[in-house]
Amino acid sequence: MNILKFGGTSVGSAQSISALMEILKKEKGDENPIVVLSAMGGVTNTLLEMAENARNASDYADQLKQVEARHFEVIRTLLPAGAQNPVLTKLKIYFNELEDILQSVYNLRELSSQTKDLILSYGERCSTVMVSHIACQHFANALFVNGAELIKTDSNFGQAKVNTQLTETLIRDFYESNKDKLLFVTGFISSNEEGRITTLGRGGSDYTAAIWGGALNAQEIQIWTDVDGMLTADPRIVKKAFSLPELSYIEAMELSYFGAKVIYPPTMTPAFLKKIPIVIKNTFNVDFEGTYIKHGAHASNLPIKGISSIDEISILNLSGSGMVGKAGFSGRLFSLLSREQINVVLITQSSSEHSITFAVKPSDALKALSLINKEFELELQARKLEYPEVENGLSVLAIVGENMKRTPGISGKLFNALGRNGVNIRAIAQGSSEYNISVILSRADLSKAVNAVHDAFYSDLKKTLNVFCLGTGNIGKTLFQQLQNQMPFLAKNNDLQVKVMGVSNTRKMYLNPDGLDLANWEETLETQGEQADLGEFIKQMKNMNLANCVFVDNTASHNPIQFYLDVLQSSISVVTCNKIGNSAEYDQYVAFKQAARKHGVDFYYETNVGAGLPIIRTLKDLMLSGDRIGRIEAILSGTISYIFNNFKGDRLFHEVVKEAQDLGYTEPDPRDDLNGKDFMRKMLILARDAGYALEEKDVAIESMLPADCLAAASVPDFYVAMEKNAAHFENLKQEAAKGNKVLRYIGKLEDGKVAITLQMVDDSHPFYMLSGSDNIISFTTDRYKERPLVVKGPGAGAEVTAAGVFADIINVGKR
Ligand SMILES: NC(=O)c1ccc[n+]([C@@H]2O[C@H](COP(=O)([O-])OP(=O)(O)OC[C@H]3O[C@@H](n4cnc5c(N)ncnc54)[C@H](O)[C@@H]3O)[C@@H](O)[C@H]2O)c1
Ligand SMILES: N[C@@H](CCO)C(=O)O
Ligand code: NA
Repeated sequence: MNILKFGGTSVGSAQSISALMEILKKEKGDENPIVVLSAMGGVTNTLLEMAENARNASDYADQLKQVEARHFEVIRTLLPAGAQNPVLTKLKIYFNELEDILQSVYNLRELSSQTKDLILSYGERCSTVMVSHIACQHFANALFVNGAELIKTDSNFGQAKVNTQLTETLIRDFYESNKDKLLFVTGFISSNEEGRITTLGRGGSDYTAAIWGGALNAQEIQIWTDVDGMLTADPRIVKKAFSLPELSYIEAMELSYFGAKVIYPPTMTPAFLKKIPIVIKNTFNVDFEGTYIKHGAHASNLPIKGISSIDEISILNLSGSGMVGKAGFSGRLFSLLSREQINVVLITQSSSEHSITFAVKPSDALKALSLINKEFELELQARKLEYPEVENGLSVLAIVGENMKRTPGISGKLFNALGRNGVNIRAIAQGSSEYNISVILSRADLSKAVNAVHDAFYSDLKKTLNVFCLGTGNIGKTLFQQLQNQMPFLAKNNDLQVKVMGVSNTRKMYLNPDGLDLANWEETLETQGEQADLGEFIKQMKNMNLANCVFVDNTASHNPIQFYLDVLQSSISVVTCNKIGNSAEYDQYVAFKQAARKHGVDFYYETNVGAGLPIIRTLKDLMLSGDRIGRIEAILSGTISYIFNNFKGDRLFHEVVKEAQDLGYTEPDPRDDLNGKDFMRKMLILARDAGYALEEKDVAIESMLPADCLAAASVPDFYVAMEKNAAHFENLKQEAAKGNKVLRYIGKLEDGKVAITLQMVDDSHPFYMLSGSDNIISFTTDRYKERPLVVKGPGAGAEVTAAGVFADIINVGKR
C-alpha cells in the first residue's frame, strides 16, 4: 500500500484537483492508497495573516471571504449542481466556526499558539473535505478522515511532538476497519491528550504522510508537488539544473537543510527508520519518473548530488587569546545559543583554536550578539576575547553528495570554480560527515557562484558561456550569424551553450538575463533596445553577475578600451578584434595581460593580426615553449594585399581600393589601411608579444601614399585624392612590372626594430606568390632557423575575422 501526499499547489485549483483525480485512478491498484492532503496553496499563510490581523484589530473579513470563495469556486467547477449542496454546507459550517474564532481573537486582542493551531487547521480540513467530496464522483468508496484525531501529540502547539506508539496504534486500528475505503486524510494537524488541535510544524503534511507510512509499513510514500523532484540546484538560479533520479536519505537531508524546499527533512524520519522509500513526483508532469529517496540509493557517477544555498545569513566571529586551550569554551558558546533557541546554521573553527565563526539567521544575529556579550562579559572586559561583530549580507552555498567521501579533488574544484569567477569566500565549513562542504560568500555573488559551481561539477553535462557583444557592423553581424548556425552543433558535440546576453552598437543597447534570440537580434535591438550608453552597458553586465562571462569588442572605437581593465578585474574574459587597445601605450597592453592573469580570466585577441589566421596563437606557443624570435617578416594588410593583387591592366587604383572596402577587407575607415596605421598596429602587437617593449613611435613606416592622400580630411576626400594621383600609382605598378616584380608592403621585426616598407619583389622572394587578401608571416627563430615557420592565408574579411573571434570565445569556454 502506498501513501500519496498532495501539496498545496496540487489541491490549489480545479484544474490541479482534476489532475489529482487522474493520478489516483492510475495509482489505485488492488489496494487503496492513502491520500494525505495539504491546504489549498496559499491558504495557510492567509489564515495566519487573518489571525494576526484579528489580534491587531485589523480587518480580516475580506481575506476570509476570498478563502471561502476559492473553495466554493472549485466545488462549483468540479461538481454537478445536484452534488454541490452537502459539501457547500459542510464548508459553510467550517467558515462560520472560523469566523467566530477570529471574532474572539479580535475581541480579546489575544492570539495564543493554541488558537493559532486551531485557526490553521481549517486549511487542511476544508481542502480535504472538498477533495474527498469531489472524489466521490470518481470513486465509490472515498472517505474523509480528520487526521488530527489519529495523530496524538504533546501540547507544544505550533510544533507538537508526536506520541509515536499511541499514534501508530490508532492509525493501524483505523486502517484495519477502513481498508476497503479510499481515505483522504488531512495533513499537518494532530491533537493533544485533551483532544485539542495541535500542528506538526513546518512540512507538517509530509510528516503526516511519513507517520502513516511508518505506522502501516507502506511500500512507498509519494510526495506530489509542482516541480520535477529534487534538482541539482535551485532552478530559479540555475537554468540548467536537472532532476536527480535517486538520492540517499542523508543526501536528501543535506540538500533540503540548505535550500531545496521540496521536502522538509525531519518529516522523513518515520520513513527513514522503517526504510520506506519516498518518491517525489510532479502533479503537473505525470511523465516525470520521480526522485527516489531511499536506503542504498545508487551512488551514481555524479561527483556531487546537488548544490543548495541559503540566501540570507549573518555571521559572528569570536576570537581572542582567551580561547586557546580553554576546553569547553565552544561548548559554553553553543549551549548558550541552543538554550536560547538560536539555530546555528554552520560553524567553522580555525586550527589555531583562536577563533570560531558561526552563521545564524539574520533575525537571530543581534540576539546572539547580546547573549554573547552578556555571557562572556568578563573575558571581553579583560580583552581575552575580542568584541564580536555581526556581518550581514551573506549567503551559504553547499555542495552535497555521499560520493564526495571517496572522490579526491572535490573541494579543489569547488574553490577553483569560485575563484575563477571572482567570488570571494568568507568562510568554509565541511560537515564532519563529509557529505557536504559549505562556503559563506557575499549575497551579491550567490547566483553567479551557484551557476559557476554547477557548471564545474556538471561540466560534462553542459556549460554556458554568457557573451556580451559590442559592435553590430561587418564583423559583429557575421559573428551572430555564425553563432546561430553553430549553436546546435556546440550543444550536441561540445556540451557548450553560447548565450548572447547583451549587445550594443553606437545607437542602441539591449541586455536580457534570459539571453537574446539570435534569429531576430536586429529587430529586438531596434524595438526593445534602449539608448546606447557604454558605461551603463558595462555596469548592467557586471550587475548580472553571471558565471563564465565573455566581453567581446567588435568595434573599431577607442571608447571600449578604457573599460577593459574594469571588465577583466570583474572576472570577465575579454575577446577583441579591435586592435586599438593592444597597440596603444605599452603599459596598458601589459596591464590587460596582468589583470587577466590575476583574475583567472582570458584576454584573447587572435584577430588583431591576420584576422582568423593562427598568428597570435602560434607566436604565443613559440614563446611559451622557450623559443626565441630572431626575425619576423610579414604582409599583414589584407587590404593592401588585395589591392596589389588586383591593381592590374587598366584598372584605376582608387577603384580597387573601393572594391576592397566593399568586400569588407578595409577598416571602417580605409585610410587606416592605406596609410599603414593598421599594419603598424599589428607589427607593434607582434613585437610586444615577442617580448619587446615598443611604442608606436618605434615603428618606422614608409608610406605608399602621396602627401595629399595622407592629408585627406575625410573618406570621400581620400577617394578624390587617390583618383587625382592615379599617375603616381600607375608609375609604381609600371616600374614593378618592368623588372618582372610585384608590389609588396612588408613589415619586418629584427633585433627589436620594426619597419614597414614598400618593396618590389621578384619570384625568388617568398612573398611573391600571394593572391587575394592573403597575409603571410614568417617566423625565424632559434628552432626555425634554416627554414622559417610560415603562416599564410586570407587575412581580412568578415567571415574569417568573425570565425577568429568565435574561436577565441570558444577557447574561453574550454578552460
Ligand atoms: N574587416 C576585417 O577583415 C577585420 C579583421 C580583423 C579585425 N577587424 C576589426 O574588427 C573591428 C570591427 O570592424 P567592422 O568592419 O565590423 O566595423 P564596422 O564599422 O562595420 O562596425 C563597428 C560597429 O561598432 C559599433 N561601435 C562603435 N563604437 C561603439 C561603442 N563605443 N559602443 C558600442 N558599439 C560601438 C558600431 O555601431 C558598429 O556597429 C575593427 O576593430 C577592425 O579593426 C576587422
Ligand atoms: N583592414 C584589415 C583587416 C584585418 O585586420 C586588413 O585589411 O588587413
Ligand atoms: Na590571427
